[in-house]
Amino acid sequence: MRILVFNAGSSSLKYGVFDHAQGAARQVLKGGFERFRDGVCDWTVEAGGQREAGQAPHADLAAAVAAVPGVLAARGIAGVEAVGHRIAHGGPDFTGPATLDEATLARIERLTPLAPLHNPANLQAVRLARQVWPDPPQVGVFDTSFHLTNPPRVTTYAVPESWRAAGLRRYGFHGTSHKYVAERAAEALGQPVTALRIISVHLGNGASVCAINLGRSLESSMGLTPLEGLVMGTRSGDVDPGAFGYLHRQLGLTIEEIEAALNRDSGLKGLTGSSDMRDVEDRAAAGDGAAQLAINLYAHRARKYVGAYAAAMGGVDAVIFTGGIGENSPSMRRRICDGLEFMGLRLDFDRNQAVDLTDRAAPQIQAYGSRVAVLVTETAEQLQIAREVAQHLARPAAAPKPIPVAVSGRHVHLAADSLAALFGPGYELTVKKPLRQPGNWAAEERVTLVGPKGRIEHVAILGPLRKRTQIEVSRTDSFALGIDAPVRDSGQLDGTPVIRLIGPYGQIDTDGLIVAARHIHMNPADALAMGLEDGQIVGVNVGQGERSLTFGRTLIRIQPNAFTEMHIDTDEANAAGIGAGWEGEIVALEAHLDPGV
Ligand SMILES: Nc1ncnc2c1ncn2[C@@H]1O[C@H](COP(=O)(O)OP(=O)(O)O)[C@@H](O)[C@H]1O
Ligand SMILES: CC(=O)OP(=O)(O)O
Ligand SMILES: [Mg+2]
Repeated sequence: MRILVFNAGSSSLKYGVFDHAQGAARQVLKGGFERFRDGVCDWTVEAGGQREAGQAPHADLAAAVAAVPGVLAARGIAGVEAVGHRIAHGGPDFTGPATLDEATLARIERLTPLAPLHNPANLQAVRLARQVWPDPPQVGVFDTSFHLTNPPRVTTYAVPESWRAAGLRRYGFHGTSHKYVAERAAEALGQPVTALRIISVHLGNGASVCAINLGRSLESSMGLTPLEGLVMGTRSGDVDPGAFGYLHRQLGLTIEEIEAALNRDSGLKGLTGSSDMRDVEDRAAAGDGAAQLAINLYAHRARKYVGAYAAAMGGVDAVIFTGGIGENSPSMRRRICDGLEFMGLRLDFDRNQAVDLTDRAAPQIQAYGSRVAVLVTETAEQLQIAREVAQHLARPAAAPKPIPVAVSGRHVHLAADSLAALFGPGYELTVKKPLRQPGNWAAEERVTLVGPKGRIEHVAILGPLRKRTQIEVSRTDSFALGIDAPVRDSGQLDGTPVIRLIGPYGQIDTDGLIVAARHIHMNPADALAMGLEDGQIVGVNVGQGERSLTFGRTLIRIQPNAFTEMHIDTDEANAAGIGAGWEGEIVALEAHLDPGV
């Protein structure tokens, strides 16, 4: 399938043509327009092993978009079968790619005030593409989707309830880029992305840092709009919201004037007059004090976020630099990394200078012995969009089939050493009753959980024994205990908090306390019938009554003899008013994580 991809950023239009076959995308053409100034811009086109560049008389992004059909025609590129579009803001609903029909476009249009520099450009590209290529499907891929896994403590602003009810929350952007580079880095490190704590530093004209914890976005530095966080080309990033009142009263500025200035006249441009890091670096090298301050401030802000996200994840295995500045500026990478030795990150001088990104390389630039790997890789947003468009169009129409919902109460899986410590050496658990998952059973024995705030008695033990002790509680339980338990897939226990278990023989303090991520056990036959794969993420509607609810981010786990059923915990069941014998229905295919998550 031949896919044309538009990626309209805040300062550039990038586009690409990809031939997608058997799960792989090959780039046929790569083009871009950037540095719009005084009615001209720079352009590049790479196709058939040739790179051309020049200046074109396009004043803005809209004119550049309109020039793309001509570029393709001049190089004999025809037969576009699908068009993919980067859409910056997808709000809370677009959890994955979406076909752009009138209804979806109207929903995106309504989000425009939340991404004033981006969504209008994105929509312009969609409108033009629909005129030029009326037949092929147009598919949107959203910057925000990847971050919809962020937990409430990340997405919530501490503001009045009526504001939150009106939709004030954090989203995060550059999701396509953060997701792509995290997967690319994991591949280069030879480890599954689900085993790594990654900090992705995307420094383009827009810039954001993202904490990717075991394959999922935990937090990123952009918020409700792409204005929060780092210093950017024309955007301020973090400022005290108290500035609004001050500027209004002292300078008589209106809300619109303040917003426009924070979005378009701040950042590098506000500090130096130029939004382009190449200019700023050149001026700083020539002794310009304003440019030197801008570079220091830019690096300081980015370094602070790297430190913050290492703390948020309880450590970091890899830092990735990407985006125009992250890919091309060794001195900015150096400034950001200098001073991070305390957390085990040391850069290698020569490797950092010699970065070469040809052929999708993801070179490592940390010093020998650095605990944290540092990588540089091209963001390839267009490639990732092409892949997601192909996946979206190829998705099987899932034949919906009711899925039994099982509510898991709090319980413990014990490892042999924990069993011996709690119940005495050589003790064996007594099977009380088998569970529906073959080979699993509930034991007669019980244990007590103890945390700094309280204790929970008579907690069930499930057999058979496991390699590591795992304690699964609900969010409510975690407050009763007074320990912040992370939401994790079963078995993903590294870095989980420690809790005290008390048995009749003795007590232990062990890590492994989690709130289990909801999931669906499924056997291969049911998976085939429903067109689902291991590791896929789906949305499931449960309940028929007034508390009927759709659970997003539900992981499909395919095992040979599994009894197909969805597992949720007691909080989730209460939220949906679920009773015994209820069933759910898969209503959305969201994304795909690596199998075995
Ligand atoms: N060699 C370089 N050295 C420093 N900065 C660079 C270099 N090449 C590109 N940049 C910077 O990258 C930024 C643009 O990043 P890019 O990711 O292309 O933008 P966008 O966010 O619009 O997609 C600009 O600030 C530009 O100056
Ligand atoms: C969301 C955002 O800031 O995008 P860009 O980097 O393309 O401006
Ligand atoms: Mg960008």
